[in-house]
Amino acid sequence: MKTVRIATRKSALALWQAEYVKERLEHFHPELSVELVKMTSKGDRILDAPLAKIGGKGLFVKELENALLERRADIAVHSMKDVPMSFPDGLGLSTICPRENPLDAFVSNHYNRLDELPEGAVVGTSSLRRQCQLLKLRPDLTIRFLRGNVNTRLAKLDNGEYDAIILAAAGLIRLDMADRIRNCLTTEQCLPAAGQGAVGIEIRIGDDAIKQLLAPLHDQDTADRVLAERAMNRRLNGGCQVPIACYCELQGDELFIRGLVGQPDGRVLLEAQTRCHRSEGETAGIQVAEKLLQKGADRILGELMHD
Ligand SMILES: NCc1[nH]cc(CCC(=O)O)c1CC(=O)O
Repeated sequence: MKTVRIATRKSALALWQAEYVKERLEHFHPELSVELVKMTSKGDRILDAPLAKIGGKGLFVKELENALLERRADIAVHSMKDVPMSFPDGLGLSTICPRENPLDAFVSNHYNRLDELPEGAVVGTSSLRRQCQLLKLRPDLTIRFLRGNVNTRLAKLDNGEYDAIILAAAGLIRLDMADRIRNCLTTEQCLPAAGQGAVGIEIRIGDDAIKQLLAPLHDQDTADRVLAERAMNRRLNGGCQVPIACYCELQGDELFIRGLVGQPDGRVLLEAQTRCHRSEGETAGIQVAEKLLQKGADRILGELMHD
């Protein structure tokens, strides 16, 4: 193996993630040459609709997966938050890299915290997960549509279109804009999305040469957490288009898994949690999903599907 080709989207954050994987690969294998294969995804092209309305899972990953299947690339680098629960035949996740800050960030030019926002303030996010949790805390807020890559979203904030916006802290930190973060929302205020802050690498199943090269980039602590979070999402058929949150912490050898399903208006938030040994995360993640279903999660999620 002389050259490894990395399929990546062209957004600044995607390129940061791909460059990070390239740098780590070259660090562990100095003889290797690593190239980026840059492409545009449907999720990047359609910017005037919420993800929930464009529909279809894997809006940000499909083009990259096609490149793998057609052997135009050897690995695809993704934000774990955007990776669908199932993979096309022949592809799978090989590697999960160490997690960055998993929390959501409160970003504003005038206010330091959510509770400083005046009555009726306009907050930008197009994530139903963020929307339902914000409205639960502050039913008076106006949630206004906001999509686009991190720089686009910040530019819209700076234009004065919003009093504040909510972004993943990880994206801002990676793009060297941590100074934009007024504060991170606590997990009690806003439980993150499954996989938020983690980078995952997808490969062709059976490509053992690549798998071996990637092995030193894998972080088992992150993987145990993220796989538990994804197991919960999978049981609920959730992606980043639905108001589902799941966050798992590793405490010693124990996983603490919390899940949430919310009505978009924030008037109903269902919550469930469990603890288990770190080797049991996927089973326990499913158990959290089932507790949420017992509380009526399917009613909330079902209604959204038929909108
Ligand atoms: N859905 C877009 C997306 N996918 C991953 C991140 C942030 C970085 C991460 O979670 O690793 C973002 C932007 C955001 O939510 O602010």
